[in-house]
Amino acid sequence: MTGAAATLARSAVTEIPAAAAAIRKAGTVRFEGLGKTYRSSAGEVQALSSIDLDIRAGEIFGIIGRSGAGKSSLLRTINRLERPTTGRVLVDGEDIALLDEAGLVALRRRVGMIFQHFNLLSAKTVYENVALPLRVAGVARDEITRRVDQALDLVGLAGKGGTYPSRLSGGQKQRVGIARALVSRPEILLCDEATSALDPETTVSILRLLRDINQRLGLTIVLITHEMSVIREICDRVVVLERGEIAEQGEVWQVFGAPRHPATQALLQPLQHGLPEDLADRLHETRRGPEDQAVVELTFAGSAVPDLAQLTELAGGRGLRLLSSQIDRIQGRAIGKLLLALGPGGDAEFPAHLADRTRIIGYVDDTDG
Ligand SMILES: Nc1ncnc2c1ncn2[C@@H]1O[C@H](COP(=O)(O)OP(=O)(O)OP(=O)(O)O)[C@@H](O)[C@H]1O
Repeated sequence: MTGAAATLARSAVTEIPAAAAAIRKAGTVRFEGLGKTYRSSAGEVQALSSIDLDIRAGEIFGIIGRSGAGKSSLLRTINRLERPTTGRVLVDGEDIALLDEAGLVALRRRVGMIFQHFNLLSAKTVYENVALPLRVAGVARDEITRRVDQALDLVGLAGKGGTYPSRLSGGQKQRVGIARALVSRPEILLCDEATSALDPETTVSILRLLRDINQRLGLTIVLITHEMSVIREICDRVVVLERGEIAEQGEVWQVFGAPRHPATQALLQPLQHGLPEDLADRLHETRRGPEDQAVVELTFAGSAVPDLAQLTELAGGRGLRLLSSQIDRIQGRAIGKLLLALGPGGDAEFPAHLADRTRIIGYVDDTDG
């Protein structure tokens, strides 16, 4: 457990038991027949159409898609920063279009948000930035101090209250953004490309913090990103948007294991190595002689388990070589591909339970090149 997580665990246990119990039931979002059309002097843009989607309480839900797919538009309907043109958004079963001003203020306390560029006030200290939502809400001074200290502790920034944002790293600024969002004790946290401005190492630490917060406080997290690696790192379920429509949705392991839509396949491309170049150069389609070795691709889509002992046994005395491997473990499932070369004379007759798909992609006369 990270230091921040340990702090979080302590503060969650000692400070928020009643709230956490209530939160666990709250935090659902439902989109019904949602559409959004922007109208401007340049004409109309249909940003979203026919979105039907349920986000469950306590899950981390990812919205992914290429630039312009409609991710921000969809996310921003959850706290009514955007109003849909058609359809409804229900938060905990309540149609948020019907909220009056007071209801909207209350909604925005229940639905916190963090941003790509953090949106901190540079002339105010970390403490003042985090305290701002509570000051606006008229919370008493002692209570503000207590809750800001608790929130800073929770994100691993205890002792940084007096610092100005310009003295902080990008990762620390995002931690301030998260503390500011959590200080109102929301049941839903919206993350608008929260790690896009951060380096890879800092991205991982912020994603872990979000996962810790989700697990310890039970709050629902909805995030948008254009990077499948972010989805793989922390999401439970994902929806892929393409031109304002749902391309596909499901558990993360399912979407990674068997992406059906070309948009999903394109988004996954950067995470996949193709056939190793030296092998591609020497691969031929048919067996040319008895010494040729079959190159077998085993695909793991979440059902089968790569059992190397069984694979070796089935290859018999012919020998088996591992040429390349790209297996991820996502939500406890094996997802990815193995490339194996069977010894001379062998063909791929592995039973179905050893991989979700097996195919011979060609033959080589020597695996060593
Ligand atoms: N205020 C606006 N006025 C007019 N068109 C808009 C407005 N906001 C978004 N759009 C258009 O709506 C479509 C969806 O935009 P949106 O920002 O929701 O997509 P996105 O997937 O979040 O994109 P990105 O990853 O580039 O931020 C795009 O064609 C965009 O140009």
